[in-house]
Amino acid sequence: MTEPVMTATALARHYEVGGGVFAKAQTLRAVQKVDFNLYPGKTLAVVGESGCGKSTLARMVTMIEEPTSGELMLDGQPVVPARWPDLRTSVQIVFQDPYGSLNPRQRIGTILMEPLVINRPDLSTADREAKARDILRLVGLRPEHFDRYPHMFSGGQRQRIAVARALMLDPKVLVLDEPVSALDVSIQSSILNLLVDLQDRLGLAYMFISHDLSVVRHVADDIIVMYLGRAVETGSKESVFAAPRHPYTKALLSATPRADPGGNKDRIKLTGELPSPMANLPGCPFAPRCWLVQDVCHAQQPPLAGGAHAAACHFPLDSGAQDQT
Ligand SMILES: Nc1ncnc2c1ncn2[C@@H]1O[C@H](COP(=O)(O)OP(=O)(O)OP(=O)(O)O)[C@@H](O)[C@H]1O
Repeated sequence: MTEPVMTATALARHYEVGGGVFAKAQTLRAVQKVDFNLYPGKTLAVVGESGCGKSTLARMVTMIEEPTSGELMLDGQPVVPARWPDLRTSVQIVFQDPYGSLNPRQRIGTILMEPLVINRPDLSTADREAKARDILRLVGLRPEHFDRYPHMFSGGQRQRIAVARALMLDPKVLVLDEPVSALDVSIQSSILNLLVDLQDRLGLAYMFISHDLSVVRHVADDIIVMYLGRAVETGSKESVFAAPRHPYTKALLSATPRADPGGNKDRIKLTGELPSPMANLPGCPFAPRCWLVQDVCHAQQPPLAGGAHAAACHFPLDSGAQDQT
């Protein structure tokens, strides 16, 4: 079995919010004790609604923010702030918005060579330029694009440029934060295909962050479903899509557009309030919206349990609980 390139154990990030002269600060638990492994050549998808903690997780993985607790290891080395300068080049990120992430005043060649200027002063200008041109080709752009400006490209091409920039330092891990959400549906699949192709060629480990399960279906090997900062279901893409164990995952899947006749007739509409991330309820955070809720769900938080396909639920869907959908 291949060793993971990155491992997270009980990773957590809390924020103190709202403190002042008259009010006590409250703790917002943005990410709570999340475990995962990233493997070379494999994609871990992190899915969930807005506010579930996906971007906070990405900021810890890319060494922008320090975890409040827990452990992150990269290639067997602890990812601690003192080591960030050495380790950062191995983990790169591609953001959702290819318009906002490229400097409009810089030519593409300059944008691509910038990470090398900062991190590889040993390389000559000619070497940097050669590398940038190679990577341009690798992401499906042409050599003449080197001298153009970002506004001269389509959204899909700009995202290719953002991917190219992320590859300049030969990373091992790419965090893809909603990489196709801002693109036309017609272009999304070409970028997804590019990412799959690059992964095959370069053996990259991907953390693919998305709220969109139809996109995740194309790219994921494994999935973490997050809800209010917690991992509520983890497993292989096949097992999670075929038989979701957490009611929240089932509801998310039921809302995913499907091409088959009959479409989404079984769609589960979630009712009830999303609890405040500061509420720190004693029970399951999904209990207020769950159609299978029982007394224990309000009283005790269920642990993530079940091995390779785990769910944080007192009555996971395949355990004989009455599923009324
Ligand atoms: N710097 C911060 N200070 C205080 N609270 C924060 C901070 N960053 C994030 N949060 C809170 O942490 C929770 C998780 O936020 P996060 O941005 O990680 O979620 P997300 O799933 O990425 O959502 P989105 O898709 O909308 O970005 C939210 O309740 C958010 O308001």
